[in-house]
Amino acid sequence: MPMDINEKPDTAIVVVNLGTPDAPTAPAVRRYLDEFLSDRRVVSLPRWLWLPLLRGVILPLRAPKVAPKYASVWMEGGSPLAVHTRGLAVRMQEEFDGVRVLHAMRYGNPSLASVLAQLREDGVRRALVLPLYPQYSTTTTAAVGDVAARADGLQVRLLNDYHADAGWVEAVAASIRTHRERHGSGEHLLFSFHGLPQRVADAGDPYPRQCEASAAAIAAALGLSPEEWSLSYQSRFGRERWLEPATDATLDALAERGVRTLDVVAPGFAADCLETLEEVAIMLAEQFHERGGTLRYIPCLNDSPGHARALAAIARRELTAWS
Ligand SMILES: C=CC1=C(C)c2cc3[nH]c(cc4nc(cc5[nH]c(cc1n2)c(C)c5CCC(=O)O)C(CCC(=O)O)=C4C)c(C)c3C=C
Ligand SMILES: [Fe+2]
Ligand SMILES: [Fe+2]
Repeated sequence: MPMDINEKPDTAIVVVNLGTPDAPTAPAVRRYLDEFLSDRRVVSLPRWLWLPLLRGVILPLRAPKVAPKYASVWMEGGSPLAVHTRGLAVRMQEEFDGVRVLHAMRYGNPSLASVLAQLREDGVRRALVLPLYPQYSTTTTAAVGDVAARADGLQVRLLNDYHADAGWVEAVAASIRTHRERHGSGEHLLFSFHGLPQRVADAGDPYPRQCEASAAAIAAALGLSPEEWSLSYQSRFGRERWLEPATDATLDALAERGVRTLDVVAPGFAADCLETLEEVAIMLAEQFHERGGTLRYIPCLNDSPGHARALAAIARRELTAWS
């Protein structure tokens, strides 16, 4: 019989998100972006070319431009991504007795490396690392795996993805249903995922296929017909071609088609952040408004009980398989 995973004080669960600046200021944003965009997993250009470009041109221009955007969504407890990720770990802890649940960030604080080192010092032997990316990408999940693989003296198991997990699909579908009960159903539902360079997808990254599968499963759970929903990719960065269709172009096409009330959900993001709150709920909502429509943004699952339960169920399954 498998041991009750609630009686394993030598085991911990670490939920890991991308990370975010410590403050909505240009220097803090610069420090964060420097660490994030220096990772070969994220930008694979040769270092001799990329690092001087990043530090000499991109960061000096981008940090002061992005800092006010962070300021526009900053919360009392910090950056939204940090607040929601922290809250989620607390909620998940309520689902376990003997197993500790912590949160960490791949870039910025608290760093995954420091959290794993602390666990080892505390006598923990095994850590289940749960990247908060429902869909696997080499640019995100594998970058978490890089740090997990370097943890000495600790057995680490990494969850690759949960893009088609039935409990997670149902949690997202339930949050959309609740939103529609409260605000009425929009005429159309748009699933907006974070984008990726097309080149990365062409090299075999499973991310776009998993985004498509997630959206189709959530739409099926809601009983939507194919004309009632669409999928698009947001948050393009840099000049090369990214996954298409782009969210901004899709909004224009939907407005053109006569859609007046549009619901937008971002099920690639476990927690609301700059890219959902500023880019979608503020900027893209304005763009859609200018085309004569109303965009209603449906929040991420964040620290909701349904999210904590769905992820706890996934973690419990992984821990049982590991025993
Ligand atoms: C080459 C650049 C980028 C790739 C590839 C990329 C993939 C990717 N990102 C997320 C999730 C998030 N990204 C966030 C912010 C963000 N992303 C990039 C660039 C790439 N992302 C930048 C430069 C930024 C910072 C903001 C900006 O300067 O525009 C965030 C939000 C962080 C926050 O602090 O709120 C998340 C979350 C995924 C899932 C993904 C892979 C598909
Ligand atoms: Fe990103
Ligand atoms: Fe962005």
